[in-house]
Amino acid sequence: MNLPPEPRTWPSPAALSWVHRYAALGSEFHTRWTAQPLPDPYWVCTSGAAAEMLGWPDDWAQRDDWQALQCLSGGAQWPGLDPVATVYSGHQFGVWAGQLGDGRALLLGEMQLADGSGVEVQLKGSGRTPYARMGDGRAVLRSSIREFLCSEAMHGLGIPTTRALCVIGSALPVRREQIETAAVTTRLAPSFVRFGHFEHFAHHEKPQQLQQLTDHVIACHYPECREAAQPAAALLDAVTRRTAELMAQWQAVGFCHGVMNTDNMSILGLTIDYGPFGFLDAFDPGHVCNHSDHQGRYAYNRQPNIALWNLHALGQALLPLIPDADAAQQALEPYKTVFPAALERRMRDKIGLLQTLPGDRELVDDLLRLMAQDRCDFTITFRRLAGFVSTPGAPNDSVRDLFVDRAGFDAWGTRYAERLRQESSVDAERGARMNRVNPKFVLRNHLAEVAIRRSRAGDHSELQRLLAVLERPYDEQPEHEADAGFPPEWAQTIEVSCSS
Ligand SMILES: Nc1ncnc2c1ncn2[C@@H]1O[C@H](COP(=O)(O)OP(=O)(O)OP(=O)(O)O)[C@@H](O)[C@H]1O
Ligand SMILES: [Mg+2]
Repeated sequence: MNLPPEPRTWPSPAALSWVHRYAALGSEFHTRWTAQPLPDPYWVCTSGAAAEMLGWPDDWAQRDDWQALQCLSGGAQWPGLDPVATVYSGHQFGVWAGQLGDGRALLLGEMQLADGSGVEVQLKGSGRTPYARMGDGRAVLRSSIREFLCSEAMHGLGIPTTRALCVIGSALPVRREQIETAAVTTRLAPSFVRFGHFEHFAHHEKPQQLQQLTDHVIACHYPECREAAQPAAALLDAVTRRTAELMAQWQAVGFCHGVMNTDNMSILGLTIDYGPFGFLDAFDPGHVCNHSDHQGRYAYNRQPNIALWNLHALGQALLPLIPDADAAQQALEPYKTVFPAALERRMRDKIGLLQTLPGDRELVDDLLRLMAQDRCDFTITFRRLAGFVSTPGAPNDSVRDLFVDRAGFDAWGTRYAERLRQESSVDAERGARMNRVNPKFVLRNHLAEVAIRRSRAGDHSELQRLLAVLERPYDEQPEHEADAGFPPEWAQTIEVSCSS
C-alpha cells in the first residue's frame, strides 16, 4: 500500500538560519540598529517567486507563528537577527558627495538557503538611521510599489537585480512634494555592497578596512579572485565584466535607471535602487527618465559611459590595494570590449540573427536610427518585428505601420529580408526565438501608476495582477493585451524624480 506523502512541516522563523557576515566585519562598517515600527502596518503586496527563492512556505505572510507583518515593518524581530545600517559614501551626479550610508535601510541579516548560499534581507523605509542626514528615514507607498514591481519585473526579464519580497504600508504621513503615506519594502540580494562602500574607506584613508571589505566580497562572492596575483585587481576586472554585461542588458531592453550614482552601483553587477527609473516608450536615445536630472547626465544613451566612469571611481578606491597602478587600469580595459560585444550579441538576438555576417551592425544601427527618427515605441517595435515575413513583397504592415517614414522602413525591410534569407532558420522559428528576447510586457510608468492609485485607494489586486503579468514578460498572455499597448496620452504627465 502506498502511504500518502508526509505533510510538509515548515519551520518557525526561529529555525531559519541566519549568518551575519557583513555585521561581523566590525563597527567601522555599520551601526547596530533597530527599525522604527510602522504604525498599524498592512500588507500591500508579496512576491511568491521571491518567497520561493527563500524556500519559504506559500502562506508565510499569513502564518501566526511568523508574525511577518510585524517583523518586516519594524514592530518585532525574528530570533537570530542582528540588524545593521551600513556606511558608504559615493559620487552623486559626478561630484563627491561624502558620507551617505543606509539612511533609511536596515540589513536584517543574511539568510542561509538550503543550497548553502546566502541572501541578505534588507528593509527599506524602516526609519532614520545614523546615516539619515536630513532624511526622515521613510519611503512612500508610491516609490515602494515602483521598486517592488520593477525588481520583480527585471528578474522576470532575466536581468540581474536585487529582489523584492514584499511591501507593507501604513497610514503614517510622509512629507514629499505632497503628503503621502509610508511603506517598507523588504529587499533581497546576495549582497547589498555598492561601489560606494569601497569609496568610503578609500576616502577616509582606511586601508585596513578597505582590505577587509575586499577580502569579504571576494570570499563571499568572487572566490575565483582569491588566488590571483593581485586579488583586488582581479576583483575590479570581474566587477567590470559583470557591469558591462548588465549595461548591455539595460540598453537592449530600453531600461533607464535614472540615478547611476556610485552609491547605487552594486558590486555584484545587480540593478539596485529603483527610484526614477523608466523603460523607453517612444525611442529617444537621449531620453532622461529622472525629472531631477536637468543636465541629462543619466540619459539612456549615456548609461554605458557612466557605468565606466563609476568603475573608474571603484578602481580609484581600490588603488591602495593594487600596488601596480597599471594593473588597475588594465582591470578596467575589458569594459571596452565586453560591453560592445554583449550589446551587439543582444541586438543581433533582438532582430533574430544567428549567424554573424558583414553588415549586420549597420542593419541594427539603421533600424535604431529609423526608430529614433520616427519615435517608434521601443518595446512594441521589436516585439512586432518577430512577425516580419522575409518573403519578397510581404507587406509586414504590423511593424511597418509603426514608422512615419514608410519608404525608409521599406528600404530597411528589403535589406532585412535579404539578410534573413541568408539564415538557415525559417521565419516562424526566428519569430519564436525573437519573442524570447524581446519582451511584450515592461513596467511602463502608466502601468505602475494605475497600480499605485488603486493601492492608495485600498485595492491591491491590480498590483498583484500586474506583478503576475510582469513575471512572464516574454509570454503572449493575450488576456493582458492592454498592458502591452502604447502608453496613453496621460502617461506624459507622469513625472518621476528623486523624491521617494
Ligand atoms: N527619506 C530618507 N531618509 C533618510 N535617508 C535617505 C532618505 N532618502 C534617501 N536617503 C539616503 O540618501 C542617500 C541617497 O539616496 P538614494 O535615493 O540613492 O538611495 P535610497 O533610494 O534611499 O536607497 P537605496 O540606494 O538603498 O535603494 C542614501 O544614503 C539614502 O539612504
Ligand atoms: Mg540609493
